[in-house]
Amino acid sequence: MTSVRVERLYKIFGPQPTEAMRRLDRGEEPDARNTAAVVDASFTVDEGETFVVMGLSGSGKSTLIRMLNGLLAPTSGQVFVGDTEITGMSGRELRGVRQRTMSMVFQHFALFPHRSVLDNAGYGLRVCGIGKDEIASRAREALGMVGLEGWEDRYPQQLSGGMRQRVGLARALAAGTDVLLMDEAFSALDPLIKREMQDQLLDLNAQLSKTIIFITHDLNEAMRLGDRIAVMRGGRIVQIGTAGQILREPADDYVAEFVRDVDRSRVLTAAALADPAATAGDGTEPVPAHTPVRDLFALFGSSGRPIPVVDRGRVLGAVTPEAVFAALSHRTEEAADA
Ligand SMILES: Nc1ncnc2c1ncn2[C@@H]1O[C@H](COP(=O)(O)OP(=O)(O)OP(=O)(O)O)[C@@H](O)[C@H]1O
Repeated sequence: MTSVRVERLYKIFGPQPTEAMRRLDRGEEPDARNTAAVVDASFTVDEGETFVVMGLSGSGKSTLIRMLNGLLAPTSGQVFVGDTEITGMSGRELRGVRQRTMSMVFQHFALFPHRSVLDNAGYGLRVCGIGKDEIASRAREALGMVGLEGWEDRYPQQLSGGMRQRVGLARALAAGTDVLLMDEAFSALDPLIKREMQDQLLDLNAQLSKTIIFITHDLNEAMRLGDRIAVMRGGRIVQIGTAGQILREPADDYVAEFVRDVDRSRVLTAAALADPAATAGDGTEPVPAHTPVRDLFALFGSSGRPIPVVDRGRVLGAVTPEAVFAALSHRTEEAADA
């Protein structure tokens, strides 16, 4: 398993990046010819964690993710994949890291129209010196994981948008890399399909435990998927936290405004409210970590017994009706204060 660590990462586009960085360090804005796309980003994504980078258009998300796999060189700062620093690596070395360790899933699928679904899913393996049969078998297995068994011989134009994105995901899974970078991967999909894909990603990752860095401008998506979320604004990361932390303690007015209209019962998960010290009622069925809080209401029933929460076979704790009530009433109190 592989973690990803970023230290004091900057990317300035323009003719005078060094001068622009000096200005930023002095607390000034760069002059108009230079764009500070990413400013002083530092974080660690743990092994097996889903880390979502969320922000409005132009906040620097794509620039950040492209520096993580070396598609863009930072102006300053370091990126570590596992124990290996990738900043400063040659193009050849970087391609090696991408083949072995990091796969990317794009918004617009990036499928080859004249290749079959099977060929598309196995495409990333062609450059790895693996035999044809093994490529086909790994691609088949990955297509099975995303629910596309039986579609191997079709072509991309015969598939719906959601299915195409499943092929994109299967390609990344077939590559067998520990890290998945997903850039607005579900943003082009209809809301219902998008939700299905989110569910599938959550289910898959409960089994596979990949390290996922997921870019989105959709706060609801960020909160559903992310173990932690980094909120970006104007190139800077203004807050990193769990969905619960960001909802309860937004770092500033900008984040507070952003989260104001979120439907907490949908985005808060059982894991976010699980108390390790709470004991579950005897015989109460556990729920998976990513169960939305609103699905717990019916499960409490009339007994109101705490519900245990499990993640990959491990009990995280239990959710009490009081914890749910407190989390959901927060917004109501705010509304009453306003
Ligand atoms: N190659 C480039 N040259 C100059 N400026 C760039 C370049 N790429 C990005 N920028 C600028 O950097 C800033 C951050 O862009 P970026 O694409 O990373 O944001 P984003 O949050 O991913 O936005 P979106 O969701 O619209 O893709 C923007 O002001 C953008 O105009």
